[in-house]
Amino acid sequence: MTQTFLSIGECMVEMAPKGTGDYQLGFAGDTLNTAWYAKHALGPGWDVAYFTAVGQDALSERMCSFMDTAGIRTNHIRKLPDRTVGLYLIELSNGERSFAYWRSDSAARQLAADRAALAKALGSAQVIFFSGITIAILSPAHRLTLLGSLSQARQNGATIVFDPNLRPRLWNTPETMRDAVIAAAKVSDIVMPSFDDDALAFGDKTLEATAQRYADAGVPLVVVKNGAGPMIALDKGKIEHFTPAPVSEIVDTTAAGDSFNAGFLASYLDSKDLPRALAAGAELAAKVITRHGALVDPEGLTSA
Ligand SMILES: Nc1ncnc2c1ncn2[C@@H]1O[C@H](COP(=O)(O)OP(=O)(O)O)[C@@H](O)[C@H]1O
Ligand SMILES: O=C(O)C(=O)C[C@H](O)[C@H](O)COP(=O)(O)O
Repeated sequence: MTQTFLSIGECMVEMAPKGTGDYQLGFAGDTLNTAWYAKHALGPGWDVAYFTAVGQDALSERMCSFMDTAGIRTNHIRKLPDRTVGLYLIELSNGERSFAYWRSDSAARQLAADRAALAKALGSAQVIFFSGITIAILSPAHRLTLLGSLSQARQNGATIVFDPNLRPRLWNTPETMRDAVIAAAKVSDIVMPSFDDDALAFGDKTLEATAQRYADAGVPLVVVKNGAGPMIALDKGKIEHFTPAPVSEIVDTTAAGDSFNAGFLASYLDSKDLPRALAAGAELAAKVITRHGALVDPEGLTSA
């Protein structure tokens, strides 16, 4: 039977520097990036779907067509008459990325406004992926709706995966961000933080401290990403260490974490072999950071 990997969040218009002074228009967003790479990495027994809200304008249609062409299912996506999609621009300094956003009134902020549509989308999936950005863009009431629906889906047997992907700028206060991230971890089976973000937000001194904080919230498997450095996974009390192979000629680290998530999950969901899955995540991320923009074709290694 075909299984479904559903990713939930915001896809934006992306302006990615090409290295020539020009920008390439694309579509991206952390959860869409993970869906894109999951589509490449998961085996034929899997469908990949995306859940968000978009507008009914030409740009929103183009975004959905982009996903359709990539083989990502769009049938649950909400289409709102009075909104459009957000936009972000990548700024690069020695290959390390930062972002400028125009997304404060984007359609995706309404993704949890229709409880029935949300429940229908979640009910169609065996694995559900969401991030700290997914919850950051929602009103407090809609955030509760989403977490409640995820909890229900989990009780019905779905595996829930959460990447905290901390973006302090999207939150009113650091405390609200921290509380929401822990609440999201509590409904999750796998949490995949990035150490530099979590250390800054929570004051963690070590990767072990980051992993333990989520384990204390009840998360069975925590995978702590750490850029080029040694990383760890904490699997029901047991620590696994892994060091990614060095990557030369890093061009743009956008979506390193998102592609790592996809490579890791595709391998782990299939094999439950943690060392193998960590290596698969790092191998995919290593390819992605040698190209511009969030989405590259991992086969041909061209920007999408
Ligand atoms: N400079 C790098 N060299 C080698 N691998 C890297 C590098 N940067 C990122 N990666 C790979 O990408 C993964 C995620 O990177 P990280 O920077 O921790 O995530 P994020 O992009 O979410 O901040 C790492 O675990 C590693 O496998
Ligand atoms: O910030 C957002 O809202 C985005 O979604 C923009 C980016 O595409 C991802 O955030 C990249 O994520 P990293 O894997 O951490 O590089």
